[in-house]
Amino acid sequence: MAAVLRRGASFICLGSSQLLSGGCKHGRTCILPFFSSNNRNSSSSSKIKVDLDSSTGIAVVKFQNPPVNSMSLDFLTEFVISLEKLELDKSCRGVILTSAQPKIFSAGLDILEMYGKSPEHYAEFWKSVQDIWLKMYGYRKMTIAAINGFSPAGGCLVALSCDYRIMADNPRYRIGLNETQLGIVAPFWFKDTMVNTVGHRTAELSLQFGLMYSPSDALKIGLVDQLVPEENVLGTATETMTKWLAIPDHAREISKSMLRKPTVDRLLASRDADTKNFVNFVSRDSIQKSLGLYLTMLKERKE
Ligand SMILES: CC/C=C\C/C=C\C/C=C\CCC/C=C/C(=O)SCCNC(=O)CCNC(=O)[C@H](O)C(C)(C)COP(=O)(O)OP(=O)(O)OC[C@H]1O[C@@H](n2cnc3c(N)ncnc32)[C@H](O)[C@@H]1OP(=O)(O)O
Repeated sequence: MAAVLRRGASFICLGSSQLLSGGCKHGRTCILPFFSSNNRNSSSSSKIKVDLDSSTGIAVVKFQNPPVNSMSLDFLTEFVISLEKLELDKSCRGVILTSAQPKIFSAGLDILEMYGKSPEHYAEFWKSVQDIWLKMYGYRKMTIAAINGFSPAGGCLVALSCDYRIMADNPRYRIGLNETQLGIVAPFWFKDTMVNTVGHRTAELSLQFGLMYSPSDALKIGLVDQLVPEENVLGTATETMTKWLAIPDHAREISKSMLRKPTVDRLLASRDADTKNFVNFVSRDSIQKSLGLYLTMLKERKE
């Protein structure tokens, strides 16, 4: 059962088995202080900052997990809770995802969660990865990724799960599903999300090579929808959201659901098998070795 302690305008929730408005359905501790002024509601857990303007219906969700917004178990838990709360909030109609870190949208899944841990830990972590994708890909409200930096693997998946992608036109940035470069494999639902966005042939090349695209190449293959100067990413996302919100919510929502539900249902039908598959795969000595080498490579690059 959730213990929800209210203190003035803030609350602390300590685990729950059921989602209640403003509560946590995950058996994990979360602390989400709330304060509001005029039409703005802001909340900030340690890794996710939410700013909802109820006069426009637009929420900005910022990743703030330095140095690279890697998606750890804690990050994913806070992220899914924030999205659930916004989904239940009638004053929110659209969500913009962006990063509070300079130059990096997200470095993807936290590799340390997949390295040197127990099978039970891998299973818990993987379920939280499934949770965030299921939440995002089937999200009832309009979502825009304001991609203001590098976005490999899990970072790219989060962007792909939005309804629209705007990327900073900085030729140094890269986006793509690079899993094979780490010696690991994007699971079928990452692949489905990519295929649904860029088409089968491009996904074949992209996933097998683990290609990371420059913004202009990402635009060419339809991996992102629009490039803008870096300083305009969030402003353009807000303007774009306003245009989308001119469409009646129920009509847009039903259209989205028609297109995405079959893909969501595929994972829902095989979640446990997918988790087992992940745990077996990532527990292999050869995969652990690849991940260890990749982590060493990341560290040595800096020296
Ligand atoms: C039969 C099988 C069938 C099916 C398969 C079954 C199951 C599926 C199996 C597996 C699926 C897994 C899916 C995985 C998805 C992922 O997302 S994996 C993560 C991929 N991410 C990356 O490759 C990004 C790596 N990082 C970078 O390239 C760079 O860090 C950056 C470009 C993002 C930023 O560069 P810099 O600003 O130069 O920062 P640093 O490189 O110095 O990094 C700072 C610090 O952060 C650490 N770090 C970076 N990325 C990660 C990460 N993803 N996880 C954890 N830690 C990360 C980096 O090591 C540095 O650490 P310190 O040296 O400071 O300690």
